[in-house]
Amino acid sequence: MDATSISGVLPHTKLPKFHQNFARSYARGRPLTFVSCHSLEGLHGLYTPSSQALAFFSSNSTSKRTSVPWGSYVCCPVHKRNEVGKSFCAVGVGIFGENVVEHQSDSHTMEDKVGVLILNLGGPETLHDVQPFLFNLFADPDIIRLPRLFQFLQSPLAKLISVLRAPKSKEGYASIGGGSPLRRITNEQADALKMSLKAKNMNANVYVGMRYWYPFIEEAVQQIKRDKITRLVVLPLYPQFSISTTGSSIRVLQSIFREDAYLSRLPVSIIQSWYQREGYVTSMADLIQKELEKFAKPEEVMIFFTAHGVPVSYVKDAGDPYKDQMEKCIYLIIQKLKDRGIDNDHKLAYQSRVGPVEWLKPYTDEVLVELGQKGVKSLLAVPVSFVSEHIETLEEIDMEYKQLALESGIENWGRVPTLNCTSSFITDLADAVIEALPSASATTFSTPRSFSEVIDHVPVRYAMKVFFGSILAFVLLFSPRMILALKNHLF
Ligand SMILES: C=CC1=C(C)c2cc3[nH]c(cc4nc(cc5[nH]c(cc1n2)c(C)c5CCC(=O)O)C(CCC(=O)O)=C4C)c(C)c3C=C
Ligand SMILES: [Fe+2]
Repeated sequence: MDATSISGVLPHTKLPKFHQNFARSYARGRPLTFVSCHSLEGLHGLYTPSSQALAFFSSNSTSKRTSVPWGSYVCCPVHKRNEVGKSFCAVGVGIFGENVVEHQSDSHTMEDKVGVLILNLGGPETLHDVQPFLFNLFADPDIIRLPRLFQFLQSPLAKLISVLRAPKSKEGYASIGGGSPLRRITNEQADALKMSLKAKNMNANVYVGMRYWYPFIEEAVQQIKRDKITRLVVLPLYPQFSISTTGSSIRVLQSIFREDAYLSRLPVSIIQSWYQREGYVTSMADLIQKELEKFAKPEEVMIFFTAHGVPVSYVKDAGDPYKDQMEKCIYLIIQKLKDRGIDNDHKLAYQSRVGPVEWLKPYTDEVLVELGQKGVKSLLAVPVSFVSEHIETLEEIDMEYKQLALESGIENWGRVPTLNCTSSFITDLADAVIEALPSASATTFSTPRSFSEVIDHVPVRYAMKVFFGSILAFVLLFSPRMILALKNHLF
């Protein structure tokens, strides 16, 4: 790695809020070292990292000879490298030299087996699966964030909401053939990635781990153990990072790794987000260009990016970088199109909101109505937070939003397909994996708490959460009228 491309160790206080929270969760009572991955944001003009990855250096290594500080957390940019297998984080290795050298000697005695763990959300495969799938989703403290005092309500609340929402969700899944195609498509992407890595001279086992349905992350990790993988790259299939998606899956992964002697010594790197990668941006621009050409007057088409939303509190209170990354992502795609002389109007909106809280705005449905009223006649919808077809593209966009747009005066509707197994995209993911491959010498693991716990450090905010959490719990659990209202209006 080019040493000059690293800007040095930044003081903790200069990290963006999200990384401060993240770091704080690791740092409790332990020395913490941060290497400048966060400086990526500020360094965009100087160098463009191809993706962002985290490497976790172990505190509970079983090696008696280890002398690294406990709980040290190294986060660094991943750089393009030609040589597979070299350290991707020179600064980290520099800091933890003694540890690295000792584990290097251990690992040289073992056969090098590379694993790639693809993370995705998962989806119900039959209508029967819908309610238990929804239960798993709402039982996630990174999806419904309750104050610590009220976490005992997580499970009953998840049960209640999943039962109330299931009928509406089932209708949606029924309309797309009775289940989510996410597992099939993610498996196809995994196979394609394996082939692409092989074409680049890297033999790797590729595993799929889903957060809320089969095959669960836990199952994938067990297989990784059985296969005796010696180096692991974790690749969430979300281009942009959100606490609710990549963050949640990483938390699960880390809690599994923390408890296991073998896994806690496994060198792991996590690709946090990859919306800024040249290959991804180009692939998206290609798909958009191709769909634009299907319109009678391509230059008059509004390019309408629609991303999955998150509650505003994730961004404002918890420092979720999702909105920021989404906006940067759109900017990069639009620049790429402009470079090709495609200068259409564009707009970003957020879809799929759930529940009574405020979500990121503008809302997709409201914008579609406004655009129709303003006289937009041709619109190309671009799903931008997903890389595989699923209920929110096939039902929400293709059915609900299309109908709304046509009713609002938009006459020509088009939709860009998701990337799925597009070869330029898969090749780029393979490059991202190769660039992120951890050194065999790095020992890795992590011990974060959930993001909801992390933000509870601010006493006033915590008190407010307890207060509002009490009201919410009271209303949800004891008010039949409110349950009826939720059922009718929100779910
Ligand atoms: C970037 C992608 C996603 C974000 C961010 C996200 C946040 C988020 N989602 C919910 C609630 C639901 N999500 C559901 C399904 C679902 N969501 C995503 C992606 C993101 N979610 C995917 C890929 C899927 C799977 C779709 C499939 O084909 O099965 C559902 C279930 C479907 C439904 O009933 O509408 C819910 C509910 C929240 C609350 C949230 C952020 C806090
Ligand atoms: Fe979702």
